[in-house]
Amino acid sequence: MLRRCFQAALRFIPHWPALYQDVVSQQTVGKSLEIWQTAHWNTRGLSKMSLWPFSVKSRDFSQPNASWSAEMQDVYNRYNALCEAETEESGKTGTWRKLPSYNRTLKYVRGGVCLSKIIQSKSRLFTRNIKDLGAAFEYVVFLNQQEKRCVCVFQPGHLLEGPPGHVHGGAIATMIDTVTGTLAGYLAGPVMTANLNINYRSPVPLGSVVVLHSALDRVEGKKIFVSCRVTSTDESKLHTEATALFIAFKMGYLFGS
Ligand SMILES: CCCCCCCCCCCCCC(=O)SCCNC(=O)CCNC(=O)[C@H](O)C(C)(C)COP(=O)(O)OP(=O)(O)OC[C@H]1O[C@@H](n2cnc3c(N)ncnc32)[C@H](O)[C@@H]1OP(=O)(O)O
Repeated sequence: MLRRCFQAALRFIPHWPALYQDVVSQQTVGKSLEIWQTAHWNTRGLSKMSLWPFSVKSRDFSQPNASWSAEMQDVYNRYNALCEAETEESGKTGTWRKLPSYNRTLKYVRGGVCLSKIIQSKSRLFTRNIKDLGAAFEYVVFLNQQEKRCVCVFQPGHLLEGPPGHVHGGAIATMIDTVTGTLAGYLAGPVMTANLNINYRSPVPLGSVVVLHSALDRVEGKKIFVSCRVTSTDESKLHTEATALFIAFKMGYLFGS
């Protein structure tokens, strides 16, 4: 009886996003911290908290959806084909990888300095917390770990308006932070943005598709320097240029241990 209960409980243990598998394996996580990745989404993409404390279903937000324009789908297909071609040829994961993207990050269920239950249950990753498909940050990131770079295909939706008909500079900065931070995170484990310098060269039309090209510049101890260019999909137009500094940290830094 006890064994059956235990086996049933095991089935509910959540799978962690690949990033956090990487991160957790690289970090010494304090004994007092238990980390659960919990993404409580039903199949229609509506947020729905479960009473069960473990994860039920994780929705990968970087899958194509009905809001994607033909251009978004085309660029996605181009990079996705790189991942698949390499996987097929070598029979193992290639240099290009499509990164999954969930709407929650970490949940500390006990020990250390706990977030309040309300914050724990309601917190969502900024770029993935708008329910309407295509309304805001529609994006997918591809990583080339060998070349230490990644690209992000981004289709900004109507909620991101700044100047009439164009994307808000803060929304562009958010995406640059996300993409450069993701690259730094995959290369170095948990990181915080210490500095972000942005030059806006030409406005990004709402609903268009742009590509963020991010590359590692250098690493100096805990400091990870990354640059980023935002261009049109054919790279003929430069919209934005940025450099970012990330500092690697241990998880305890955020939770007081
Ligand atoms: C984890 C991956 C997440 C992925 C999730 C899914 C995707 C989402 C991705 C989203 C990603 C979004 C991510 C976000 O949004 S992160 C949220 C926004 N960022 C913050 O809130 C960070 C707030 N700041 C801090 O917490 C600290 O200041 C940090 C941790 C950054 C540094 O700590 P600390 O201040 O104690 O530093 P240190 O003493 O260890 O110094 C170390 C070295 O660094 C140099 N230095 C420090 N600051 C600066 C500076 N401003 N310019 C130039 N240099 C600087 C310093 O001189 C020293 O150099 P050296 O003397 O060794 O040469």
